[in-house]
Amino acid sequence: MMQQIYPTIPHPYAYELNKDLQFAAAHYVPAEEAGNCRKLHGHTYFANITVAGDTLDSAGFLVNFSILKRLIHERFDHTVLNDDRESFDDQHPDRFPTTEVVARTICDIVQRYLDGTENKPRCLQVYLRETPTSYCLYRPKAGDGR
Ligand SMILES: Nc1nc2c(c(=O)[nH]1)N=C([C@H](O)[C@H](O)COP(=O)(O)OP(=O)(O)OP(=O)(O)O)CN2
Ligand SMILES: [Zn+2]
Repeated sequence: MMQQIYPTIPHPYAYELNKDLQFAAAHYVPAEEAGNCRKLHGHTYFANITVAGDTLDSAGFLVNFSILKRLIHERFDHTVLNDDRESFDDQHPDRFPTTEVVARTICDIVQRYLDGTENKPRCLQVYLRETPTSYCLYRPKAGDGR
């Protein structure tokens, strides 16, 4: 849901920003337990990405909002998630494109970008809504260098 209030995470940083974005994508979950979700179907995913840090960059940004959108929307919008072999596969449950794994993947993509910036903020949380009734929160553990 765009413009909703998301669960907050306590942290010691001076700045925190949040970016909402959405993308349309198809997926299937290749597990017996997934029932109907084993069949290819689509969602409009809503994501909220939380980034925090103590230092701003030369533009006065923690990170440019538009870059966060570009990193995720251009990568996943109008794709079949299962076809993205860099992030997902059909062999390892930790790489099936479930809400949990997609949320973690978004966090990893954002953090890889942030690691290359001058001020190096942290991605603290990804909220990912898959359906009107289902969402996941992913928060990397401190020191998790995925
Ligand atoms: N822990 C998880 N459980 C399920 C996932 C998932 O990613 N993580 N995914 C699915 C399906 O892919 C499906 O897209 C979502 O399932 P669900 O919330 O059950 O969708 P419904 O619209 O059928 O739910 P209602 O309760 O009828 O609104 C399944 N489980
Ligand atoms: Zn699904």
